[in-house]
Order: sequence, then structure tokens, then C-alpha cells
Amino acid sequence: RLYQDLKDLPKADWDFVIVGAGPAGSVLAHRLSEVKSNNVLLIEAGPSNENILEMSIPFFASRLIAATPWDWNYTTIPQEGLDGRELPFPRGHVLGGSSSTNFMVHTRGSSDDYDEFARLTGDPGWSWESMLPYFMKNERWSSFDPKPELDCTRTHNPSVHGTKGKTSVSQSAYGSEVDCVLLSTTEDPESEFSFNKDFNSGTPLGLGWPQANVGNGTRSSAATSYLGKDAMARKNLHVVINTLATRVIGEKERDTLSVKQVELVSKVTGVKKTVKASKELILSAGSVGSPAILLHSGIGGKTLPGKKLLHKLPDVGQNLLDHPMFTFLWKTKLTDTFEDYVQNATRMNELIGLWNATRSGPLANTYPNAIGWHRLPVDDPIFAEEADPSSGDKTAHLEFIFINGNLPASTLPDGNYLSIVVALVTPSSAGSVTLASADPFKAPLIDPAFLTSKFDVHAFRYGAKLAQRFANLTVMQNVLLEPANFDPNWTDDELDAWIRENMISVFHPMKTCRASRKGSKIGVVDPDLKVKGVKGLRVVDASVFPLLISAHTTAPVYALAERAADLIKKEWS
Ligand SMILES: Cc1cc2nc3c(=O)[nH]c(=O)nc-3n(C[C@H](O)[C@H](O)[C@H](O)COP(=O)(O)OP(=O)(O)OC[C@H]3O[C@@H](n4cnc5c(N)ncnc54)[C@H](O)[C@@H]3O)c2cc1C
Repeated sequence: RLYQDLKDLPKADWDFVIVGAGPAGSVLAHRLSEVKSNNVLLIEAGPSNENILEMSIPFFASRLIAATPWDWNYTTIPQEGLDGRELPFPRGHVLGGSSSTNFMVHTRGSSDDYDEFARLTGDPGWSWESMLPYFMKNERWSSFDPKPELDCTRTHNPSVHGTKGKTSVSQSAYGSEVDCVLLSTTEDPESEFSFNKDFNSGTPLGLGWPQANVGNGTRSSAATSYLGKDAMARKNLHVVINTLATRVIGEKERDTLSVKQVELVSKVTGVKKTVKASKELILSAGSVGSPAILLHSGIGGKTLPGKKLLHKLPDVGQNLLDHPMFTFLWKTKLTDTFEDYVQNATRMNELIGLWNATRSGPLANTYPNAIGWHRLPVDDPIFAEEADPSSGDKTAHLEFIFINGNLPASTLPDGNYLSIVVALVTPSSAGSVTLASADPFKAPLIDPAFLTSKFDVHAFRYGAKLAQRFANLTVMQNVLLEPANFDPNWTDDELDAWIRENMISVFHPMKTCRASRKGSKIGVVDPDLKVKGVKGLRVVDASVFPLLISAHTTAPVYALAERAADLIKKEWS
């Protein structure tokens, strides 16, 4: 059942209370309520995802993040590495969390990422081999029906994909001329990307076809899948929206803090209530929300003046890692780019009509046309000065997203464009989430500390040059005109300065409640995701990853939550 307001909740006592209805919280609510005797309450600060066209049409994802009611509308603190710039730091504030507002790119990272997760926590259950079944459990692979004349044989490896899960995964159904051009670069001996049939097989390096959380031409989010009609019809699952969890309430029993309650405030009526979880309270409020709730509860390193520290865990909110990115644009001779409809209102209305009628056409696609994953060479001079931050040889340092148009939609003259987004997926600059005020309605201080390490500056410069070498390949030169937002003749210093001025976040924060080995003094949660030294409280979301996964982070969170649900079910069976 869905409640619009906290005052309508029928009772205050539940077996499991989950805070945050993003990918993690929605998986837990779905799986824990599969057991009929479990009474489950899921709490979400944001509104419903229903009847929002932009949340259903994949191509409109970029309309969801700037100053909307479906986003927390955070900004970072001034970034030292970016000449003091403050950056938007969107996080979904709606049923489904950021999976209702994100760009739907479906990637898992490398097998080394998960083997490193297992090593850092001493729990082989987080290894790639153990996690692959959970990635597959999450997925419902959907077929596609591309325009035959434009299809240069989309590929994937069916043996690593699930077909019975909740989240739809598909490859773009609508082909563009540039697709085949991009893929054919892998046949050029000069290319630094070899062809990768399926970069979600644990070995992502190379260039291949993107996969997306899209089914039947429509966004598949945690709200449309795990909180779909089947789950919402269950008598033992209750979901309350428009409700902020302000703090967990615990009692000290010798060295252990026992947590059973959470304080809630309605964002509609201001009604305040405390609800009880007799089995477990689980925070799934994301990499900003979960550490903020812990800090407001007096669980962390230090408190704000006048506030009591209930339980010392200095790592709460620390170690924030996020992927930075920038976009290089070229003018292109191709004519079927986004600009065909973004710059033409009549054509756009036709395409909205087509999507409404048949869930097809270019609006049924997300943005990437191809994705490449690349490692810096082993003899790169940076490794003489800085340790390699990646989890192993299979892990990419850089991601290249090739897009058939001007994604940032920055003010450029009319025309057709190709974007190459360069993302650093193994940054070594780490920051924090801390409290600005004791008022839980005030935004926390978010500091990703972008580009504050030598490695990050170097790797980005390397990525910028590699993107230009890619554009110089013969097949690319056949379709590209001149660069549109950068100068290939810049010196390294000029290039670095442009990157500082133009980079943004890819919105993939992790590690602010990192997991560590049982008994370890560092970290926030044990390998089973229980908060260290606290009874009755787990954190299950992007914040618990002990490293930043070298990929877009939704699929990793879904898989993590699927395993966490099994751990919790087993403990209470
Ligand atoms: C704009 C954008 C684009 C992205 N693009 C991609 C992409 O293309 N592919 C990809 O794989 N990943 C992408 N991501 C990242 C991905 O969406 C996240 O990694 C993932 O959603 C994290 O899941 P989560 O459950 O940890 O947290 P979230 O999805 O952030 O969910 C947390 C939920 O908790 C709620 N909450 C927070 N605090 C409270 C509180 N105090 N009380 C009650 N509720 C609370 C929030 O409102 C939210 O609904 C993108 C993210 C954004 C923001």
C-alpha cells in the first residue's frame, strides 16, 4: 500500500523499516516482503514517480535533474581542484530514487572491482564469482527490434545476463548512422580500442554496444520494477512517501548501541512520528542520505557543537569518491543526430506522438551510441609517482561515451554534433559528506574533492588526448568536421585549465559508509553491512562500497541489495 502522508500510516510497529526507496531500498522492500510473515515499511522523502512523462521517456532523462521536485538539488562546496567552482550534485528525490532520474546506462564494472571488494572486507561473498548470480537475478534482458538497414549487429553475451529479473535491460532499439561508424573503428589497426562483445562480462576493456535500463522503449526504474503492481498489492508491504527520516534513535547498552526506532517528519503536513523496527532498521538513503542520517543521530567522528556523540565511527561520511567527466564536441557531416529534433519543435512533437503510440523512435533510446573502456599503459610515467588506483588489470581507468549529438545542449550554433564524454572511473581524489547544520532539512556539505590528486589531473589529460586520437581515425574523419568546443592545439596547461573549468560529476558517489573487515577499526559497516558496534541497524546502498566501482553504479547497487536481502532473510528465517 502506498501512503501519501505519514499521518495515514496504520501503525508504528514493523518487523523491518527501510529508509530510502532507491534501487537498494526498493530491492530490500520487495525481497523482504516476499516472506508473508514479514511486515515491511519503506520510507521515501520524495514524491511518487507516477504520471511523469519525462520519467518514462528515456531521451528526456536530462530534463529530470535541474531544479525539479524529483531531485534534492544539491550543490558541492567550492572545489579547490576546479578553481573554486561549485557543481550541481543531483540525487533522486522520488520513488525509485536516482534510478527514476538517472541516464539508465547499465554497466557492472570489472571482475577485479568485486574481487577487491571481497579482499577489503574479507568476505568472498562479494567476489565477482559470487556476485554474478545477483547481477543476473536483477535483470530481465529484453530483445530489440532495430531498423535493419542501420543495424551493424548488436552483440551481447547471453550467458552473463538474466531474463527473469525485475529490471529491464536492453540495447538501443533505434539505430543511427553513427553506430556502425563507431563500431567499425575497432577494425582500424590504429585504434586503441578493440571490439568487446559485452562489457558486462567482467572484462570491460574495449569498445562495444551500450545496454540500458529500458524495456518496451520505457525507463525501467526501481519504482516501476521492484515496487511494481505485484509488490504493491502485498498486504505486508507499506510504502510512505513525502516523509523525511531525520535520525535513528538508539540506547547505549555498555559498548553497543541498540537501535530500534527512527524519527520521521512529513514533508507535506509537518507531522512528526517515531516508528519501530522490531527486527531491523535499514538505511538505504544513498551515499549522501545515509551518512547524513547517521551523523544527525550522533553516529560518526565528531558532532556539531552542542550535540551528543552517541557512537564513535570516524569514517561516517568520509572517503567520498565520485567519477568526474567532461565532454568534447565535434561538428559532424551526419544529419540524423539529436539536433534533428532537439532544434526542431515540430519534429520533436511528432516523435513524442510516435513514442506515445508505439513506445518507439529515437526518444525510446538513452544517450550512448557506443561505450569504450581504456587503461593507461603500464609504462605511463604517472605510475613512477603515484600508485595505480584501479582494482586490477581488467579495470578501466577511463570511460569514453560516444553520443550522437550535443548532450550538454550547451549554446552552440545550430548544426549536427558528436559528443565524446571522457569519464575518469578510477579517481584517487577523495572527499566527504559532513553536516552544515543540526537541522535535518538543511543540505549537508558535499565535497567530492574533484581533481585534487596528481593522478586524476594526469589521467584526464591522457583521456582528452586519446579522444582526439580516436577522432583522427580514418573512419571518424570521414564523418567529422572541426572540433566545436576545444582547440586541438592547446598546450597541456591550457587543456588542464579547460578541464577544470568544464568538468562535471557523472553522479556516481560511493564509499561514504564503507564496508571493512569484521573487527577492523576503519569503515562504517561490517561485511554483512551491519553498522559496526550497533545492534539492529544496517546500511545497504551505494555508500557501503569499499571502493568506487569503475562503471555506472546502478547495476552494482541492485546486485549488492539482492545479496543483502538474502543475508537478511537467512538471518531471520
Ligand atoms: C542524474 C543521475 C544520472 C545517473 N546516471 C546513471 C546511469 O546512467 N547509470 C547508472 O548505472 N547510474 C547512474 N546514476 C547513479 C545511480 O542512479 C545511483 O548509483 C543509484 O541510484 C544509487 O542507488 P541508492 O539506492 O544507493 O541511492 P539513491 O538512488 O540515491 O536512492 C536513495 C533514496 O533515499 C531517499 N532518501 C534520502 N535521504 C532520505 C531521508 N532522510 N529520508 C527518507 N528518504 C531519504 C532519496 O530520496 C532516494 O529516493 C546516476 C545518478 C544520477 C543522480
